[in-house]
Amino acid sequence: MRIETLPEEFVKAQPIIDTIEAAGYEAYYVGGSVRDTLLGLPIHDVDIATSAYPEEVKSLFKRTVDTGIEHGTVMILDHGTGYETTTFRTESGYQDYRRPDSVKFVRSLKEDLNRRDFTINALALKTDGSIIDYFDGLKDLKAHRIRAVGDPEKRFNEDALRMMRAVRFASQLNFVIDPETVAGIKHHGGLLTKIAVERIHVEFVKMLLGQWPAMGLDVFMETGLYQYCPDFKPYQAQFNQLRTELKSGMSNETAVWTLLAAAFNLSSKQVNQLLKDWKSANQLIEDVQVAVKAVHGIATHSVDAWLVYQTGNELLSIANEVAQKLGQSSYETAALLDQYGALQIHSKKALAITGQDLMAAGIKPGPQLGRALNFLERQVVEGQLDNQNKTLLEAAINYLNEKA
Ligand SMILES: Nc1ccn([C@@H]2O[C@H](COP(=O)(O)OP(=O)(O)OP(=O)(O)O)[C@@H](O)[C@H]2O)c(=O)n1
Ligand SMILES: [Mg+2]
Repeated sequence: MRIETLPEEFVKAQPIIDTIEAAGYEAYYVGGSVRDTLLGLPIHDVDIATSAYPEEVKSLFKRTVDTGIEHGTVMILDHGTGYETTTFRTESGYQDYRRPDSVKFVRSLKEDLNRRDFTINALALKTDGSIIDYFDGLKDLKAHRIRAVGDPEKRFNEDALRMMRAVRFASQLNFVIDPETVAGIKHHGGLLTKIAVERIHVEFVKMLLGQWPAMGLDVFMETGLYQYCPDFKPYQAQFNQLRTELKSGMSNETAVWTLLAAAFNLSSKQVNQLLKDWKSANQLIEDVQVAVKAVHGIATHSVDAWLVYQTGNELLSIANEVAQKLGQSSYETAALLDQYGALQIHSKKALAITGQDLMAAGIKPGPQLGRALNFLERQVVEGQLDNQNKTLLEAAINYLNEKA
């Protein structure tokens, strides 16, 4: 198997491989970029694997950074691009189900590919476009199948996060997970609790951003993996509903969590807790709290509506997207959001007129002054009056004359 024309990212990286080879070592492109190229997908980062030991790699290039030297990874800087170059290695230990206790550098590509998670991720590409495939990765790519390299039990024992990686690849690529690999996930699901939430978070979000979320959610639910994620256990029914309703992925991370918060029917406080437990950034927590209100159509109070409006159109469109995904046209979210667009203020403080202004115009202090200000606020929020000093003064005088 040979790729005729390599994407430019590989062509650009070729001098690096050439330099390593000229020094007598082997070097290949490996990992996601090889997989995605074979699938005709765009690639992000080019990873290189080499038989040269880290010190040997460093001696060959002017500018390198030790990004993960203990695992054999050195970043080579070349014309403003960084290339992660990792020495072939085997791994052993994995006492904590996360990271190998010890890595051993080896000179054999096959041994290196053998330690990797899935066969579709265990392919190597040479600069001439030829593919090295020791574990039937090409066959699995063709069959749209995610299959562990070797024994799935061993692979998930080594790094439990790989179970989440399997479901997110299913959802990104529209692939099925091989039955033996699914069985391995079923068996080892509980190990997910040993993994840092931040890492699970990344994979979980990637799953719902994938183009075929149902492909990942099916396995996520059927293997019981969801139970080992923070706070998800009570929401089996809601997840199952999403599984059947979600025909395409969400457009960004805020939309992902807004979808869940709305589907789980969470209060603002519960949203806060959920997202905190998932170690989310504060900005994300704030945005989701506001967007979910809009989805539920409860942001009718002017202050809530203002919050939504203030964030610009982004949260509005997220709320809209989520409402559509949940089939909530009955909430008339779109109409509601249109109304927000007409909002000019969110409180009396933002009125273009003050009590002082009204008194200066001869209105006496007291209950009627308060009533006039309330009237103006309501009219401006509802878009009946422009928020301009002169307009408001006239309206207040008319209002009080009518009342008198
Ligand atoms: N838990 C993991 C993580 C990574 N890998 C190996 O390291 C490669 C690169 O890892 P990473 O960049 O995390 O994933 P990609 O497969 O490249 O996917 P993406 O496109 O999302 O980067 C993977 O292809 C796989 O061979 C692995 O075996 N086990
Ligand atoms: Mg990658």
